[in-house]
Amino acid sequence: MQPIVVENVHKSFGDVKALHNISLAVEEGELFGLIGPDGAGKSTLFRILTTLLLADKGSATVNGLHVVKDYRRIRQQVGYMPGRFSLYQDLTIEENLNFFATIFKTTVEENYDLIKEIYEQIAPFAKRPAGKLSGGMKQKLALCCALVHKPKVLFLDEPTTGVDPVSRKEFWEMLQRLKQKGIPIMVSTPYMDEAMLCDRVALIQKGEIMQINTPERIVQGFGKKIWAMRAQHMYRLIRDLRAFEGTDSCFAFGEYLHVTLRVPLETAEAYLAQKQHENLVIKPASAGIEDAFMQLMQEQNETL
Ligand SMILES: Nc1ncnc2c1ncn2[C@@H]1O[C@H](COP(=O)(O)OP(=O)(O)OP(=O)(O)O)[C@@H](O)[C@H]1O
Repeated sequence: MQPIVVENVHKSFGDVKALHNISLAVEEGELFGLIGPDGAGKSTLFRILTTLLLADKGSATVNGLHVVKDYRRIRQQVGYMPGRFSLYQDLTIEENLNFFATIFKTTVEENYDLIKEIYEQIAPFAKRPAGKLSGGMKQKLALCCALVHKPKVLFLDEPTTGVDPVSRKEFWEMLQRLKQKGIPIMVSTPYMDEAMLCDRVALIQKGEIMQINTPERIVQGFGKKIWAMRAQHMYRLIRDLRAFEGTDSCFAFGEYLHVTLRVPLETAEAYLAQKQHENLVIKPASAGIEDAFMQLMQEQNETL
């Protein structure tokens, strides 16, 4: 059985189409990523799947249960870590965890095996109120709270947003270990590097899925030659390249621009020479998932 199935789901808020004809299926034991910028519709989909919001059209099942008819059973069976922290700021680590266990009519001891590894990292601060924890510690506690009743499916909405790079890395290592325990996980993130850590991802923008595939296949599907370019004045370089009719796409990428061209490189070089850019560096670059995402976003914007 596929633990999450979404079929032709639509959801609007007034004039805003938050989700438009979304269909996807998550496989057993899969770590599935929803990748997209702010406002793409990720949280709306999580809220529908965790039965907190009704879709306008379409249907969805979680662990074989229908999100509307079987909402009570779904609520007992899933773990959900919402984007904004779900913790009670005035309760300590210990109290938060006991509280979530009690809601699910279980005890921390009963399912301690599942959270042990994560909980041990925050246990020295067990008596500290959640409001006084660092971002990384809050995130670990929120994950423990989402796991304390041994859910059959785990939903994590932007769990690493605003968390430092070391904690982000640790968090993804924890997710890999949970996946090995057989728990299917749907996780959203705006960070492209995290997309590479998922088994499959759905790239989502403006409420529409642009592509679903393994991150590797998405990168392989990027067929164009990329040039990394930089110059003394980056803002002028990006402006000139975007004004150049031979430019297909041009995006900031770390300290370089990633540029694809409709014309031979020599033509672009001659154009940039005319513009007298200082310290111009141009070198070939290999595509990453971000390039594929940018290209898909550009194509989608052109057709809207
Ligand atoms: N309750 C609501 N009322 C009105 N508009 C909403 C509501 N919830 C979401 N939206 C709008 O729907 C769109 C999708 O929002 P959603 O929160 O699902 O996106 P997201 O990808 O999770 O991004 P973010 O990280 O910013 O939450 C946005 O334009 C948002 O403003």
